[in-house]
Amino acid sequence: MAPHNQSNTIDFDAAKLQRLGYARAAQQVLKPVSLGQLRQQLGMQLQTSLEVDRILELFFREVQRLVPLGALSYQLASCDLRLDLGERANHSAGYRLSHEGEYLGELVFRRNQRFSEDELGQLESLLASLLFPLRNALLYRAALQTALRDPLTETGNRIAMNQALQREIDLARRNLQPLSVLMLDIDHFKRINDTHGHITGDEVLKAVAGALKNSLRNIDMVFRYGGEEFMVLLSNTNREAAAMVGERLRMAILELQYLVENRAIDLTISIGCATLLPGESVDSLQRRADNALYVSKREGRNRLSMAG
Ligand SMILES: Nc1nc2c(ncn2[C@@H]2O[C@H](COP(=O)(O)OP(=O)(O)OP(=O)(O)O)[C@@H](O)[C@H]2O)c(=O)[nH]1
Repeated sequence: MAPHNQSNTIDFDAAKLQRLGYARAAQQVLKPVSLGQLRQQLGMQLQTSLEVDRILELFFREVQRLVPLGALSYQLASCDLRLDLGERANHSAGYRLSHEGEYLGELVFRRNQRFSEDELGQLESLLASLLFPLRNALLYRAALQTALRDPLTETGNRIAMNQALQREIDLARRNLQPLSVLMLDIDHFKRINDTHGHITGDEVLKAVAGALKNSLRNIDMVFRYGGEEFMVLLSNTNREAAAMVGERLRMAILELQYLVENRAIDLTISIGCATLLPGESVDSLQRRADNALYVSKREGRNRLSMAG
C-alpha cells in the first residue's frame, strides 16, 4: 500500500490551528470532556520535565489515549535533535512547528490506518499543548550547551569535562569496562601566536579541534580544558586501543595542512595517555595523564607517552 503522507504547518503564534481545511473539523469533533481533559492533563504533565526526549515520550504516550498511533518522530536538524518513538507505519501526518517565527522542528505521527479528519483535528488541538513545554525544553538545552561548550572550538569546556569524567568513571566501574583518557597539547603554540598573530592562533585551535573530532568515533568526547590543551575521553577503551587512537590523532595533526599566506604551518601535538585503574579517582587519572604529557614534552614533543 502506498504511504499516505500529509504535511502541514502548525504556527502557534496564532494560538490556534492554522491547518486550513481541518480547523473547522477540529471544532466540530471536539469532544469537550475527553479532548479538553486530555489537553488539561497534558498541559500539566508536559511541564514536569525540561528534557526534549522526556516531553515527547510523555506526549506520545498520552495522545494515544485519544488517537491510536504507531509512531512519532521529531526532528530539529539545526540542534542535531532526532527522536523516533514506536514502529514505522504506512500512513503519516507531518507538522512543521513554529512559534513567533521561530522554527521548533518537524513532528510526524504514523500508523497503519489512515487518519480521519476528526483524528487530525484532535491531534492538532493536542499539539498546541506541546508548544510551550517543547520551546522551554529547547531553550534549556541551548542554555546547557552554551554553559558546557567552548564557543571557539565547539568542544566541551572544563565544566563539561569534569562532569563527563565523573560520569564515565562511574559507568566504567558499574559495567566493568575499561576507560582511557588522552591529554593533548599543541606544541610551541606560543610561537604560532607570536609569528602569525592571535587571530590565526584561534583559527589553528579550531582546525586542530576539527581534526581531532574527525579522527574519533561519535561517542568519544573532546574537551578544551585550557588554552591549547585538549582532553579526549575514550569510553570502553583499554590501554592498547587508547595508544592506537592517540597515535592516530598525532598523525592527523601532523598531516593537517593549515595554510597561512599559502604556506603550511608546522603543527604537532604531544599526548599523554592514562587508563583507569581499579578504584582510581578522577584526580589521579588526570594527574597520571598529565604527567605522561609532560614526559612527551620533555622528550622532544610530537609524541605519545603512556602513563605508568
Ligand atoms: N590564539 C590563542 N592563543 C591562546 C589561547 N589560549 C592560550 N593561548 C596561548 O597559548 C600559548 C601557550 O603557550 P605555552 O604554554 O608557553 O606553550 P607552548 O608555546 O605551546 O609550548 P609547549 O607546550 O611547551 O610546546 C600562550 O601564548 C597563550 O597566550 C586562545 O584562546 N587563543
